[in-house]
This record gives sequence, C-alpha cells and structure tokens, in this order.
Amino acid sequence: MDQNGEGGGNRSENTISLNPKVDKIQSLVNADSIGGWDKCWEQGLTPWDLGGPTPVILHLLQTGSLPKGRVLVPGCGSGHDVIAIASPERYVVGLELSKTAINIARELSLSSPNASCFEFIEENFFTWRPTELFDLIFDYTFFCAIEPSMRSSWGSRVQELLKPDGELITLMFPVSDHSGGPPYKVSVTDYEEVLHPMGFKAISIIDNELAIGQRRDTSIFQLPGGIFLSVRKGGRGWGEPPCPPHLSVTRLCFKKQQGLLDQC
Ligand SMILES: C[S@@+](CC[C@H](N)C(=O)[O-])C[C@H]1O[C@@H](n2cnc3c(N)ncnc32)[C@H](O)[C@@H]1O
Repeated sequence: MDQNGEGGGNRSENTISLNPKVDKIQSLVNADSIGGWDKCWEQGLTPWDLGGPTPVILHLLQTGSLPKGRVLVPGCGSGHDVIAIASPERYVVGLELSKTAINIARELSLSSPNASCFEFIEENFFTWRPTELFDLIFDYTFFCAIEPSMRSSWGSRVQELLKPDGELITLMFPVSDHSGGPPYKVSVTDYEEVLHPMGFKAISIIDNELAIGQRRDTSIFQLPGGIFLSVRKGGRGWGEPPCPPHLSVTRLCFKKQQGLLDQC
C-alpha cells in the first residue's frame, strides 16, 4: 500500500545503507508505507524519538512566539510535542498512522495537567477529514518520512487543513545528498516547490540554534518578505553518527498568504 492507501510497492533502488536500524526501517516502510510504520513502532525501531519535546518548541513557547489556537502535529509519534504545546490557549491534535505509537502517546500523556487540551487520532494524514481547520501545523520529521512522490499531496493537505493566514512550522531534516529513504533528503526548494503553488510564502530562513549537538556546515538564507529558515548541511539519517536525529534539524516557517505569490 502507498500513502494514499492504494496498492503498489515503492522501494527505492538507490536506498543507501545508513545503519542496521535505519536499513530495517526503510525495508519495512518501503514494503508497506501504511503498515510498515506500525511494525517499526512495534519493534522499537524509532531512532527519531527524542524522548521529550523538540527543543525549539519549548523555546517558541517560552518566548511567546508560537501561534495560538488549534494546532495539528501530523505523524506525531509518541506525542512529546503534542503534550508540550497543549495548553488552554492551544488545542492540539496529534495525528498518527500507527496504532502502537498512538497507544504509547496516550500512555505517556496520562498524567498531563492539560489532558483536556489535546487528543491523539489514529488516522492517515492524506485521507483524514477533520471538521475544524487549524491555526498552526507543526511538522517535525514527517515531511522527510513520506515518499517524495507524495510531497505535492502533503502540500495540498497542509493548504486544506490550515485556516486562512494559518502557519506551518517545519524542522527541515535531513539536508544532505543521500538517495532513498525514509528519511528522504529535503531542501528549501523541495518545500517551495510544493508550497508556493498552494499560496504559501516563506518569510525567513534561520539557523536553529537549539539543534542539539555540535554545529556543522550551516547555510542561512533570507527569502523576500522576511521569513527565516535554517539549513544545516551534512545530515545523513536518523541516528547515524556524526548526525544524530536532532543535529541536522532546520526550522522553516511558511505563512498561508493567498495572492502574494508574485511577490515571492
Ligand atoms: C519519523 S517519524 C516522526 C515521529 C515524530 N514526529 C517525532 O519526531 O518523534 C514519522 C511518523 O509519521 C507517521 N506516519 C507516517 N505516515 C503517516 C501518515 N500518512 N499519516 C499519519 N502518520 C504517518 C509514522 O507512523 C511515524 O510515527
């Protein structure tokens, strides 16, 4: 099955060997992009899981710079970011394909003081139809997890799920030149190709100072309009030294601004 729930395998011929864990993940997910993820969770093959919230999320919360309202975390895994973001000001939906991941997330969140401010939903991001739209989508290692042929569908879903003037924050990973995946390599252009046609405008490119670990080659871009995105080069894959999952993270903000495409 592919990400749309349709038949057909999508194993890449150019999958690089990263480490045995990542090889196994790639083999499971490329054989079955729906059930393969749950098998990864069942077998504890989750090198992306930081065991706590993404540091930049805590920073955005502390500095009051995270949008309020309804928040969607697609491919939320064990839900650390969902729990961290949830508050009376922000209702968070953690969306996950894997039943095992959802069960872990629900278990981990049992003692949360903000239990009424979030929910975990077991659904496919590409087919789920919520009744309410979102003010913010936070994508951390979800875009890189989906097969590149699904990226334009990802852009369409982001566009459909956000309210007018909604915001997408994504940590870009991995920025590298490897082939195959997951994780599939990502670039600013990859995001722009699918988001510009949907009416999104990137305002800035900044370095993610909160990425854990040694700093590596870093490129900083500023796009017309003032949004920042940080690009850290050299990331190869989840858990692969010298690039642990949180080292090559990049933050990218896109604002949904219909009618501004010709100004980009
Ligand atoms: C690389 S993991 C990242 C998990 C989490 N964001 C984190 O950083 O810990 C990607 C997650 O996306 C989920 N996933 C993959 N395809 C999905 C889909 N179509 N809809 C919802 N979740 C999906 C997988 O089950 C997996 O938990």
